[in-house]
Amino acid sequence: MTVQTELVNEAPSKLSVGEITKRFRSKSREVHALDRVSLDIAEGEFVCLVGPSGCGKSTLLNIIAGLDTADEGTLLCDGKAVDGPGRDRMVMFQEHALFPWLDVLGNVLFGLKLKPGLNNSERTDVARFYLKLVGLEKFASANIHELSGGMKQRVALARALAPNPRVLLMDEPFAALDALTREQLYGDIQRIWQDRKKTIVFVTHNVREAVCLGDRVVLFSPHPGRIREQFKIDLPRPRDINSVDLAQYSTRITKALKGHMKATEGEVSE
Ligand SMILES: Nc1ncnc2c1ncn2[C@@H]1O[C@H](COP(=O)(O)OP(=O)(O)OP(=O)(O)O)[C@@H](O)[C@H]1O
Repeated sequence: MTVQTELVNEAPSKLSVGEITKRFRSKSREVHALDRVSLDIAEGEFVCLVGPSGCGKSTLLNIIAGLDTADEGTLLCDGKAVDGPGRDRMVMFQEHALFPWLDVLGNVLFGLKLKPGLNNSERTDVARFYLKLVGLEKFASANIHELSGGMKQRVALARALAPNPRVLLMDEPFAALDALTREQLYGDIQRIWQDRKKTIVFVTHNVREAVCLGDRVVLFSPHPGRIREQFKIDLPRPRDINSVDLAQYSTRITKALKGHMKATEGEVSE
């Protein structure tokens, strides 16, 4: 394998979530985190999962990542059952989850550790390519503690992208950042998604963020976690989070979300 072949886009994956149910049990209680959740995600689609705290968004993301297992249901990635984590599905979390004892380049290289067929110098070239993609090529030798929150999330993004996954799973990656930094990252992630052609599943509480990024917004409600409604977002890209069209979509979806939350308040939780 050469660096050039390594940088060619992998074809994005198709995901099929079929009737997934997940319960967490402890001595004192049982939480019904997901109840028969089904979702088909097309190759290269950008899907945002939105809903109030505790509705099972992260649980579903972890199951897709192979970090957790469903009690019932099926999960297929390109038609094959997912039975654990894999290089084809990389996760980026809200917390930076970077290694403070490694510099920026070292953190991105870490994502390439298990990549077969590349020697050290080729790995470094690949890591530098992704640092450039996220605009941090000049910070390769910087320490993690020298970076701003937004820069740390860029490093985390480069690290998740470096193994060239077919699916990128993002769990509220921008939640801890200020509004201006987030806006910059919305631009970056749209550009990178178009350039690198990934299937993206993105978890957020923020309806506007979901409308800004997603081809589709999937609304969840809690107790138990269920999909309530889905919205196709038909806006041209790149999208500006402050645009009037985007605000109109957000208002409609927020209204629907509030309606579902009100409706589920009366339902018996398990
Ligand atoms: N490891 C666990 N053990 C026990 N309960 C859990 C565990 N992980 C999640 N839960 C419970 O499952 C439910 C769904 O949690 P999950 O984190 O998936 O929700 P979420 O929609 O991602 O919430 P948030 O937006 O706050 O992150 C919650 O009630 C949570 O308390």
